Amino acid sequence: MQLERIRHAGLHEKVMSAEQASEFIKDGMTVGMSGFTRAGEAKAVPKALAERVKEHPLKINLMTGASLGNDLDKILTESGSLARRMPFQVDTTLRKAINNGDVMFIDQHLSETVEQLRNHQLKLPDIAIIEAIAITEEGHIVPTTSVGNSASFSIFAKQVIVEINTSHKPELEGLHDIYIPSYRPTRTPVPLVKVDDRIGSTAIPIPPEKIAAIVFTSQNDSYSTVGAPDEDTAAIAKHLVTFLENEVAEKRLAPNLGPLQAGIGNIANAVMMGLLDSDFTDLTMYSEVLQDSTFDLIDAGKMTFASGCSVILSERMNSKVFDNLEHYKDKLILRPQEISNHPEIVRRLGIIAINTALEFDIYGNVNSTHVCGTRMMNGIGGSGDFARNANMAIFVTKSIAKDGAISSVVPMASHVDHNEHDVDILVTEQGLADLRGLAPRERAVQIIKHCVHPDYRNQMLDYFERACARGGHTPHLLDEAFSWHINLEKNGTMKLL
Ligand SMILES: CC(=O)SCCNC(=O)CCNC(=O)[C@H](O)C(C)(C)COP(=O)(O)OP(=O)(O)OC[C@H]1O[C@@H](n2cnc3c(N)ncnc32)[C@H](O)[C@@H]1OP(=O)(O)O
Repeated sequence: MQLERIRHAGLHEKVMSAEQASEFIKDGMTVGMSGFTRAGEAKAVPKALAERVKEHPLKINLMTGASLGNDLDKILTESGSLARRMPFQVDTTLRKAINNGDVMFIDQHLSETVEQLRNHQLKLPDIAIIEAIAITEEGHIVPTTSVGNSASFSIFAKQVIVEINTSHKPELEGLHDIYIPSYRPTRTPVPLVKVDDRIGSTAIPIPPEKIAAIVFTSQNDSYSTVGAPDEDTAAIAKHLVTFLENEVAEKRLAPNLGPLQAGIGNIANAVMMGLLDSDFTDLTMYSEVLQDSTFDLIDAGKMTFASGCSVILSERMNSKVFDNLEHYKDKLILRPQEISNHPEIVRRLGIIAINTALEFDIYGNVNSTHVCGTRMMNGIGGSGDFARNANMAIFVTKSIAKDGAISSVVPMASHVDHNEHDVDILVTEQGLADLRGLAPRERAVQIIKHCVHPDYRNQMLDYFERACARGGHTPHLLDEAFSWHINLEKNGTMKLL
């Protein structure tokens, strides 16, 4: 029954246990593994590896698409086997190891990893471990709930371990669209002009002799942990929907807005949920992660098509979608992350990019990654791929965090992932600042008026007025610019007054 999933009969002899397959991984190797936002990661072999290193310590450099589910980053960190990790993670244990300097983390635009591999700016993976639904007659790999970097990892690696996961239904086959850009300097444009264009193959084309091992597993993807919208995230969504309605009324946006991208996490998901209460129809997504909100919008008849590179769902939505795949399959495509996040396509399609900030400053510089400028949260992910090239780059956040001890709007961002030149619109539950066409001093007025929490507004006005008196195109008090962060570290609050 299981062997039916390996349609290339010559590969049947490669079936082995996860423990045996893990023996292919040697000390110092670079491992390219499937998995993007806790979807479609290889599960059995990395767990077997973590067990093995208890007896036989080794270190690997681990590359994935993005974050891993099933606590794999935690398990691998605790086993001591991670020397380097890239390009994204969301795990508390790994985060601690990164911030202690125990694991070297390369926080990278998600579209760039395989481009750097292709140009040999990064060391090519020695081995790829890829979760699959099946192996085709030609020996090609059919991915599962994410494509991520799996295609290029398989192409670049010397050997490939395939984990066939029988918990994923065979009907998933056909959902994927694998397109690999050619080499420079003879590269041609990516031939994608509509969100639903299919430009590649449905499986990852590799020579079957590269497949060193095939392992069967039946472990599910982790469920998404996003919470339901709360009062603040609902307010953020409302401000944004009102703004977008006005953009349509002013004919700056088409009635269906154009393709949407939304980031990970509670806030981005809640904002997309807010579109359920709008009058928009025929919405489309050209995004990386497809969360519950995508399928709620499809079910409500508001969204006609969604292109992404992974699907991560709550328990409720997971069974609804995967038990009724025939209802969704013609409305979905999963692509490699360099195509879902490709700057050329983001610019061509005119994407509205909605991502979440940890903090932003009065001029619109956004910090998505570093708490107090030093401690890594998750990583920049794909937010920069989209923000820089989008038709409209929108960043959302709650105006305060940690019961008000932190203002998410600060005088000067303590780390900058998206600089003021890439940021068009900022939204908190307090309101929306439209920064387009404004000079820094004008931007600050809009941000202070519309985005800062009332508890911090006077403190911010005081800073801004004194900075303006000192002068400059982008006025600052350099001796005070990080005083809010310093006060937080010393006294547990950003409140100075
Ligand atoms: C794979 C991908 O790339 S998807 C594409 C986009 N990717 C990105 O944008 C990557 C960067 N973004 C992120 O990592 C997330 O969106 C975040 C961390 C910025 C926000 O995550 P969300 O889940 O939406 O927001 P939420 O309000 O729940 O905040 C998460 C945590 O950050 C904390 N936080 C928020 N603002 C701050 C701040 N200024 N300082 C310190 N902590 C903060 C919150 O209190 C919360 O902490 P908790 O987990 O202890 O409760």
